[in-house]
Amino acid sequence: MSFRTQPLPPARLNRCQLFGPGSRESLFQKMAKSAADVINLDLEDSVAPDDKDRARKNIIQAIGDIDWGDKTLSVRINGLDTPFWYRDVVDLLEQAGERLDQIMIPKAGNASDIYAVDALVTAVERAKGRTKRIAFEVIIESAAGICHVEEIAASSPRMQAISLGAADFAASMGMATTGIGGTQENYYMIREGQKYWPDPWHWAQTAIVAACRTHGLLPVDGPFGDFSDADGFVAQARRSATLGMVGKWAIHPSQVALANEVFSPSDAAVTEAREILAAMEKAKAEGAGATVYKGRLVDIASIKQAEVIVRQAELIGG
Ligand SMILES: C[C@@H](C(=O)SCCNC(=O)CCNC(=O)[C@H](O)C(C)(C)COP(=O)(O)OP(=O)(O)OC[C@H]1O[C@@H](n2cnc3c(N)ncnc32)[C@H](O)[C@@H]1OP(=O)(O)O)[C@H](O)C(=O)O
Ligand SMILES: [Mg+2]
Repeated sequence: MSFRTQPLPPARLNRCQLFGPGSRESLFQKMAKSAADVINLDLEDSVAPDDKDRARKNIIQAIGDIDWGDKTLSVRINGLDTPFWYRDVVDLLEQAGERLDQIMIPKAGNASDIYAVDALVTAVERAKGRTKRIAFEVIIESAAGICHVEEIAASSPRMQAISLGAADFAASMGMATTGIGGTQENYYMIREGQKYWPDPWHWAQTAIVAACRTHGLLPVDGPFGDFSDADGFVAQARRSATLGMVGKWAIHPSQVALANEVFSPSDAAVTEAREILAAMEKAKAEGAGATVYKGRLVDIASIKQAEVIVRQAELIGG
């Protein structure tokens, strides 16, 4: 038990992050009108190398021209192992308007990667007199990234969120799959002739959740590639939510409502959380630290669990 209080994550919704390639500007307006809480305009892997300059220009233009409402507006820059990333940062910070909220840094391997981007962002912000501090979201999608996830979470006051990028993560780990997230056919256990499929992403997700919770960041589940498999998406998202993640990427508009549904507490859950808080208030007034709610123990830890649900409902406006 530490004497330090666990910091709260940023008080904003992050149930769904909708991605779109910066080279497909026809999608931008549709993304802005979607029900996603976060928009990720992409300069990285969904944009071909020959299209990087054009995509950058499209995004800079769209940041100013489109009404993004109250969404968190984020741009995924290219990785630090490419010749593109510094130009992404410089052009975005020099030319895009103040509406830009966040830069997403892919394939981070350690805290020094974030330090490098922070140094460049800080210099351009100062040079241009930008008044809004750009936030960072980092993608953990390599063996090095997961080994150093805690130092990455602590790397900069700009840090707000960390996502798991299942496809690059699988490649970096040498995993025998070409799937992007979800159940993996050959990752099974067998008992009495019956197969069971455990979750190969579980340990990486919990490592990300622990690092994020320690440092007051939002832990986010990344892409689910098979966008025609709604049941698979929902199952993956429910597992992530159960582990403490606050949201999930959508790589197709059909996934937005699914993510919003899973990562919004149900009316029944909110009612129950409020009832637990009320039961504990009554117990406290009677000098007790624990009580019985619907036949089960609730105590001071239950207050914190219930508060997670009530805080989320209040953010949504419930
Ligand atoms: C895996 C790693 C990653 O990097 S994931 C993140 C990067 N990937 C992307 O950004 C891809 C985003 N998605 C798309 O580009 C497209 O959705 C698509 C290529 C997957 C499919 O596009 P398509 O046009 O064929 O889809 P349709 O079903 O025909 O579209 C129906 C309708 O919706 C509109 N649409 C499509 N995509 C989007 C979108 N992203 N946002 C908003 N609207 C969209 C489309 O225009 C159609 O509109 P309509 O014609 O009906 O008006 C990761 O890093 C890792 O390592 O894991
Ligand atoms: Mg990736």
